[in-house]
Amino acid sequence: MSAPEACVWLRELACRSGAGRQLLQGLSLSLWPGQVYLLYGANGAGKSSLLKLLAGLLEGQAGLRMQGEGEVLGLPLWGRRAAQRAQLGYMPQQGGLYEELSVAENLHFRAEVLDLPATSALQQAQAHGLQSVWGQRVGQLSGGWRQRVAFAASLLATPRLLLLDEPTAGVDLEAKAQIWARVQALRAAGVCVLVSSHDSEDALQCQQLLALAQGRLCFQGPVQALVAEYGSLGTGLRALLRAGVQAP
Ligand SMILES: Nc1ncnc2c1ncn2[C@@H]1O[C@H](COP(=O)(O)OP(=O)(O)OP(=O)(O)O)[C@@H](O)[C@H]1O
Repeated sequence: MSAPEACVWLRELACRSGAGRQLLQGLSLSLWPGQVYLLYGANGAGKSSLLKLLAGLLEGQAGLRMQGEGEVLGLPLWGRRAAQRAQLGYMPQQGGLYEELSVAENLHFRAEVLDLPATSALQQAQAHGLQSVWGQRVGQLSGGWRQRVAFAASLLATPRLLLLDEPTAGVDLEAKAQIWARVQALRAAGVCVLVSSHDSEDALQCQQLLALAQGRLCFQGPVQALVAEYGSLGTGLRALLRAGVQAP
């Protein structure tokens, strides 16, 4: 049996804005199948930027300069976006939905872009309990329902790599439990999941932790290692935030 390959590897990755601000710096990491990684860090630490980079969306943004190398699902980091649409699920922080379109139209449009049969949109909506908002305009939905729709949309194509930017922010406890149940089922099926969150309850759902401070990795390892080092998860997570504030 051959050894499993990393879903993602990055070496000395850096991203700088035209004004000289380092969004990401010196990032070297590997992400493996069948693992859920919490991406943690203070506001502005670079979490969304890293998720966008892995989704192939930072490249080509005006004014940003990239350095370093890596692979995502076996393809070189740069120039791979269209080739990976069906294998890579991405839920942006703002949901990435068209506000003026209905839930049905959003999911149908996404299915079309992914070359999926038209029936997959309704199936996905049913699997995520979205029937009651199916015909509603996304712009009229509550924040939590938007999150639910965006989460369902990120899973339309059964990805091998799932990138979730604060998927549980603003959702009620029931929806949060459903999101985590779905993520755990995907993990058991071998999907690699990278999920950003500020919530220590979410951290308990993850095996691995990647913490960013001012664009740099300041902790990389099992969540349980942080617990062991600081005595409790909450204390450990707060210590990581303080490390971020003190970083040069
Ligand atoms: N396209 C861009 N050009 C210049 N600076 C940017 C760009 N995108 C993000 N930034 C800056 O990069 C830094 C990191 O932002 P990012 O959104 O990645 O942080 P975050 O960790 O996701 O924060 P939060 O927890 O508040 O969502 C911020 O200071 C932000 O203003």
